Amino acid sequence: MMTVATPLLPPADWRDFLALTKPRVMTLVVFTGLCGMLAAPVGIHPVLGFTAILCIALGAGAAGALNQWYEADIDAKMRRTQKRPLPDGRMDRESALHFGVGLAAFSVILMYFAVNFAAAAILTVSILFYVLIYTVWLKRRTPQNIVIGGAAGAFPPLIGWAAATGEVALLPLLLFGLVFLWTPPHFWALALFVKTDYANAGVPMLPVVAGERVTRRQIGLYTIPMALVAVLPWPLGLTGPLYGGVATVTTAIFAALALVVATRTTRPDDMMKPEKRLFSYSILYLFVVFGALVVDRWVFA
Ligand code: HEM
Ligand SMILES: CC(C)=CCC/C(C)=C/CC/C(C)=C/COP(=O)(O)OP(=O)(O)O
Repeated sequence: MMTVATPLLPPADWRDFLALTKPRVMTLVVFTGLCGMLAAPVGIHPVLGFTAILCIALGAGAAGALNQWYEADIDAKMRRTQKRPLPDGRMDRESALHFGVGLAAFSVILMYFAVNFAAAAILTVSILFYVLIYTVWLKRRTPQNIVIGGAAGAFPPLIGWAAATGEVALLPLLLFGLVFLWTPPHFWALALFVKTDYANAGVPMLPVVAGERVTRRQIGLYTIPMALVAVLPWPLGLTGPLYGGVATVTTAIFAALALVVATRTTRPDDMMKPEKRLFSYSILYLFVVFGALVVDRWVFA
């Protein structure tokens, strides 16, 4: 953790506080939460539904802020993150800490009083998981950091479902499993092409510690259970054929891209590095699969 002297910084702009919440990454987190809510068998009042999604967004943003508060030293050493408000000197660490803690508390309390206990409890677990288990405990210690810590990002579909029903069930647990198993291929694909950044910052990400070959193989290995979990809701009768069809096709494309990453490095005729293609596709994939789940539920309900 960094202890930086911050002499007379100008007051941070609202854009700096927004940047602390990692808004681009959180769009997908919020989307999976929304889809978990809309896939539930019971409806939720639109105002309560909106409040629940707002709480997921605020909680995830708070976790992002606390992550940046804790790892300003790492962010300062990586090209990709150097321009964030703390390493760039646009904000002092205390403001980031107060903002993160305040927003986290607000999101959980609002979820509890406006929505229900189950959603508030899972939101609390996911914030603590991202900040304490991933950021503070695992990220600097083990290349398995994102496998275990990545579970934090898999909770939102469960939160959304719990907001509507007050409980958890098999379908949202499978959605949790899907995002959990999706995270290693998603992140390690990126880590393959920003490897030097992590090496410079001393973060033990898999390509840095175990090398490219192992990372490529691990991406392939995690894709197998991910693919099974992605399609499983259909044969189990938890979704209709629309989800089944979309999940099968988009997962097959994911598996094909992962297989290329697992088996070879860039060729001169590649338009894009295979790992870059897999990383970009991984994001589109989750949007499409979760979107299909909701359309399926509303078409076949
Ligand atoms: C521990 C697990 C994860 C790690 C370490 C990770 C890491 C990253 C990193 C380093 C980026 C690069 C771009 C940036 O800095 O904004 C990124 C992009 C992204 N991640 Fe992840 N990610 C993880 C899990 C997730 C999860 C669970 C989701 C959502 C369900 C997600 C959604 C996204 C999205 C949407 C982007 C693209 C952002 C953009 O367009 O700039 N990630 N991820
Ligand atoms: C509801 C709730 C609390 C959700 C949590 C959301 C969550 C855990 C998302 C994980 C995605 C994420 C921002 C990873 C960044 O890893 P990193 O911090 O190592 O990336 P960096 O190098 O860009 O800082």
